[in-house]
Amino acid sequence: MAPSLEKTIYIGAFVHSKSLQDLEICQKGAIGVGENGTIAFVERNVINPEALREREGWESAKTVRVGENGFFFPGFIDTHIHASQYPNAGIFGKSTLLDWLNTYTFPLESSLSSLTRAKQVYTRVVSRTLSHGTTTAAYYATVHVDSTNLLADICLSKGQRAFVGRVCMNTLSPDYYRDASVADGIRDSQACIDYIQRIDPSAELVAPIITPRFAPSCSAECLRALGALHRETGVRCQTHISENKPEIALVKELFPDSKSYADVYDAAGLLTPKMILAHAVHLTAEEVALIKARGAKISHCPASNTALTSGCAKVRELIENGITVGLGTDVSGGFSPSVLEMARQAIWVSRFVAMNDGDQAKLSTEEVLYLATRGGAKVVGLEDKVGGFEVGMDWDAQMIGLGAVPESGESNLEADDPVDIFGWESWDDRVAKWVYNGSDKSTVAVWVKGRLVHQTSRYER
Ligand SMILES: O=c1[nH]c(=O)c2nc[nH]c2[nH]1
Ligand SMILES: [Zn+2]
Repeated sequence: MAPSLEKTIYIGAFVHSKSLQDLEICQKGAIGVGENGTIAFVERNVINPEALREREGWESAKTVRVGENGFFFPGFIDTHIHASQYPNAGIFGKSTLLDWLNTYTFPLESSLSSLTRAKQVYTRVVSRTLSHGTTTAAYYATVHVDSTNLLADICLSKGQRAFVGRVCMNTLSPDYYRDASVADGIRDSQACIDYIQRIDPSAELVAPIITPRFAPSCSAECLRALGALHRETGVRCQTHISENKPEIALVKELFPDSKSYADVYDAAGLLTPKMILAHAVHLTAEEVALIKARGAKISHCPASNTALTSGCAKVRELIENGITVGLGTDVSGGFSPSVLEMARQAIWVSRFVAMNDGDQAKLSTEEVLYLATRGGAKVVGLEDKVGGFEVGMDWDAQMIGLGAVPESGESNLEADDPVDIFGWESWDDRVAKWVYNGSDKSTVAVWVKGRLVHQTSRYER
């Protein structure tokens, strides 16, 4: 299935997170990637690449060099994105969650019953996210089995690592867009799980994910049945939690016997280490403790939370309580398919929290880059495979190109590069300039498991 690869040595600077606060910047790096797409060696002070080749017995290996101001960086992990909502990215007006769902979201998702339309949407969202350096995505599709399966096919053929979820929703949803019964929803979810496990039996790239939309659109019986499916299959889960206040009030009304929103999922057997909870904006201290005790993970979706005026998640508090956090674009509650943009947005949201709660709430550039890579990898359970550059991990990486220093002193606007480098910046500052001003134009090439899955015209020029 996977095309065979050439042994390759990636030479030049690389940057990755060692821990939440510690971003390693290695200027004279060399990373050897074998034919299986995994990292065979990582060298940090390479003076003579030829001597390194000889030492490793890699004389015939291909070389890929990063430009003078650029660096290799781990691929981003989008822990929460609705592939089916991509055509609506940027379209939300002044709506908030519950009216946004009815006005914009359900009509679009429902239209993806058409495979022709689903193909159009899913092809574009996978290509687009790859171009932004997203090497792994946890996708929501729709309720439709065939188009959900098509999304998995497209991820596999384009080479993106993905969790693909058929959305379950059996209540409080429009008649034209819902599961007809709990039994139908479980049957269809099982059909998607079976299909996705058949096309990628060892989950090398693509895996299914059980996806109750959120508590208001799933009855207690539906949630319990999905909890049982989770227990029986071991398949990961994803859902939304505590996004905005009217939603939380609705959950209280719909589940009057539950102690909290988190307790609704816990009672159904869904609050486990394999659960990704998106948003978590308004959790109580008891819910934070419960989520921590159960080992469930959180996807922070800053752009969406601002766009739909849901609130500002207290990411510092979540992290300090020992909860694993990653970043999610939440397209199309979020307007952008870029995890780099989410890193920026996470910094902004943390500053709004800091204006009330104090400076300790602020997230640093290093911290958001950790959330975008290592943190995200933990959220989706792939921390041993992706998110950093270690021997034995897969080469899921992006080549970041930053502008050369032009002799004329003018910005080289033709070079399609959003970051102006003057040449005197420290490496920390170059990384910060990328985080604040970079875009998909800075992402020159992208690899997943060693396979080149995206390149721009700046690659190998
Ligand atoms: O951001 C969100 N996007 C959705 O599609 C959704 N559905 C329920 N709750 C949701 N929140
Ligand atoms: Zn969402």
